[in-house]
Amino acid sequence: MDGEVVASPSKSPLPEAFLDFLNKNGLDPSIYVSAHSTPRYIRLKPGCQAQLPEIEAEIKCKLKEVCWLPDFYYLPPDVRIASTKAYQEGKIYGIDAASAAAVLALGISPGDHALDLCAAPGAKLCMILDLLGCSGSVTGVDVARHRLAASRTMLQKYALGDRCRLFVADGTTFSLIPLRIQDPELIFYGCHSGVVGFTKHDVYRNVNDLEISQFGYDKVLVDAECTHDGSIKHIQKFEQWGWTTLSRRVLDAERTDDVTVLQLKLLTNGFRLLKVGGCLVYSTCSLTVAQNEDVVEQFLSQHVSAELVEIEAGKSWPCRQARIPNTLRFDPLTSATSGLFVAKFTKLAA
Ligand SMILES: C[S@@+](CC[C@H](N)C(=O)[O-])C[C@H]1O[C@@H](n2cnc3c(N)ncnc32)[C@H](O)[C@@H]1O
Repeated sequence: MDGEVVASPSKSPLPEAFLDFLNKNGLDPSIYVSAHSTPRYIRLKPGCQAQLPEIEAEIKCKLKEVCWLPDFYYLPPDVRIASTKAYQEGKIYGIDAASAAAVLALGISPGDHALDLCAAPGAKLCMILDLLGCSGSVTGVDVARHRLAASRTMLQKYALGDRCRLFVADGTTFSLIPLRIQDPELIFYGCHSGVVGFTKHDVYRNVNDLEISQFGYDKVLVDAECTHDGSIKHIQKFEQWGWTTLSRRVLDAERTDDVTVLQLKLLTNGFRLLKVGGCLVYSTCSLTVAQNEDVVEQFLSQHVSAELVEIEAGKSWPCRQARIPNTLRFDPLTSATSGLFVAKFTKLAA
């Protein structure tokens, strides 16, 4: 199915297999029309505003503020930041505006203890830490060691590691207790992460549901593994790799079925680790109903203590409501961002 390419309004035609995938999932290919002109975004580290003129001089363009996202600026698609002093010194980082919205939906407050269950490579993890400032803690978990190692590098570069610990572990079973098969591997901790001075036994101590309801995480982000079909960056990679790998990596039906099972498990375990009254955000960069609304509905049917809540800040975001009230969808056409689904839950007392 890879061979035949059908003309589409985007700069590079989408292959028939991808159009088929969109069609089967009820997705309109026109949302990708503006993919090539979708701006990139950068976030300026808090306290670095004074450096803005210097950054603009270096990249030779004026940065326009994103009115709905504090500290964010549009970056024209052809501007490269990797060689700038500000980037190398960790004063700016690239993160899509929709990803930032998923982090803002968490409503991070000073002192929060946050869990990022699919943390790597770590753009959202960095933003959570930036918002948290000098209180609380963040625990980042990812099953892919090499990807989590990249997160560690980012934390060090942006000087955000003090309140963070990173575990290579399966997010569907992670619970800060020794796993039966394999311990989660702690690969990084900052000096205020809550780990210094503790023994391994303390760090991996078993916790029961009653304890979790009181002392579990205040905020949990489950930015789940998905087919990435909404991610402009990901889809554009196939233009270089060749569309032939797309079927295997994105469109394979068996893989999609497995991924929805994984997503439900990640959401379920993330929610288990949330304290009563805490908030969990579930997001994916897929736009299929199967990986979003269906997962949310299945999860809600199994958890009476889970309530889907409105994302207050979302009222001013350029996105649209998804099929379920209170859930949001970003896409290139509507939002001038990459594609993202976002749902927010709270945990009610049992
Ligand atoms: C969409 S990416 C996360 C992106 C990340 N939140 C960010 O902002 O950079 C999904 C991640 O889930 C991880 N993953 C897949 N299966 C997992 C599992 N069972 N437990 C934990 N992480 C998993 C992948 O390795 C991948 O890094």
